[in-house]
Formats: sequence, C-alpha cells, structure tokens
Amino acid sequence: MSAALLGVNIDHIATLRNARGVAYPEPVQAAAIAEQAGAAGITVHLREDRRHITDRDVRLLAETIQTRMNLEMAMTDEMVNIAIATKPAYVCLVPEKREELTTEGGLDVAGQLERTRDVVAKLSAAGILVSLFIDGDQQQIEAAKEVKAPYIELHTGHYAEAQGTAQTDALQQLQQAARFAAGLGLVVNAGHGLHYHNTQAIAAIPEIYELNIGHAIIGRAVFSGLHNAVAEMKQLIEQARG
Ligand SMILES: CC(=O)[C@@H](O)[C@H](O)COP(=O)(O)O
Ligand SMILES: NCC(=O)COP(=O)(O)O
Repeated sequence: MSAALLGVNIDHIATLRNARGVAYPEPVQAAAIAEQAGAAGITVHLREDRRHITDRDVRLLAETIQTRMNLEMAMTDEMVNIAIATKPAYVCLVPEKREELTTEGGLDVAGQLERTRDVVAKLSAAGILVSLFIDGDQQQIEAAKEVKAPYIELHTGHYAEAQGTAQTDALQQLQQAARFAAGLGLVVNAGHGLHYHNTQAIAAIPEIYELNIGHAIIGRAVFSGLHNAVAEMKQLIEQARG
C-alpha cells in the first residue's frame, strides 16, 4: 500500500520573518527546499489578520511552487476572491478566530450548509479542489459530502493534545472517520499538531491520502535544517505503512 503524501505547511517560516519585519527567512525559499526534500505540496494559511503568511507570500508562491499549493483560508468573501484570483490547486476551508493562538477545531459544515455549498461551488467552478477542515465527526463528514467537497482534512489536534487512553480513543475515532469518509467517496487528508512522535499512527491509517504538517517540521528545522526536517518526516510517513 502506497504511503500517505506529505504536505508541508510553511506558515511559521513567516512567523519568524514577521517577528522582526525583515526579509528573512523567505517562505519562497522554504517552499523550494521542502519540495526538494520530498514534499508533495506546500500549504499556507492566509489568515484574516495576516499574522504570518501575507498576500505577497501567496502571490509569489503561486508563481514559484513546483508541486502544488494548498491555500488554507476562512470562508469569507475576501478569501474566496483571493483564491479565485490566485487559483491554487487546493483550497482548504478552515474556521478562524482572530483571538485564537492556532486553529482550535474543525469547520462546522453541518451548521452552515448553504454557505459552505455556495463557497465550494464557487471555488470548484474556478477549477480549485476544495477540502474541508473538519473534526472526525460523522455528521460533519456527511455534510462535507452533501456540499460536494471532494476532499476533507481530519483535524488531528485533539489526538495530538491527548494523552494515554484519551489519545487511543481519539486515534480510534480518526480511524473510523477516515474509513467512513472514504466509504462516501471523499478523499481524506489529515493534519494539525502532528510531530515526529505522533504522526506514524495517523500515517498508518490506510484511507489517509495526505498529511499536512507544519509547526513541528519548522521547529525541527531550527536544529536540523529544513531539508533534513522534511526528509525525516517523509521517511517516518513512508515507514508507517510498512
Ligand atoms: C488548519 C490547521 O490546523 C493549520 O493548517 C493552520 O494553519 C493552523 O494555524 P496556524 O498555522 O496559524 O497555527
Ligand atoms: N492543516 C494542518 C497544517 O497545515 C499544519 O498544521 P500544524 O502541523 O502546523 O499544526
């Protein structure tokens, strides 16, 4: 069975750059290094508050990425217009709160079916593949199918933060969710909070197509370099399915 793909999220390259408002480290350079190290794609989250990735980064990355861009964004008119103008291969719709430190939960598709259906239709009409960042919840998975999103990304944050039996339970929920979603014909990705000690259990889930991992890779890159950090994560993922 082929290994899950690795999408590298480079948001926190931009976090480090923006800490001093200088021109380095450059997200375009990070994307090129991650791709050379085996990333199947580059993920960037253009947040409403532009705390890390900026409009300039998205514009330059759209012109320079050799693999494919996964643009994470909130379901706002502003972001939909940016996505249609940029035409990334993928858009992943994520919930966003300005006061959050990072993404806290999955998108409530079931609670906003018509809005989500409309946004998925607009992006799909522009030739963009849409993924919905959701919790591993049957109702949300069924709603993703109903609004005709071809992809979902299972939020692995609860699994990543849990310990002991709670983490085992969270993993089982993700395994069941992936199986259920794939059974509906959805392509199943996963991400958030994955690192070098908790990724293999997720990568071993046979229905998972791609893992989106960022913070842990950028963290390791501080000590091992970005090429090594990406290559090591890719190797872990490839080993996970035997
Ligand atoms: C949706 C998700 O889990 C991440 O891809 C997201 O980018 C997290 O937000 P920050 O990158 O701002 O931490
Ligand atoms: N959608 C998850 C992602 O892109 C990266 O999340 P994280 O690894 O930075 O937590």
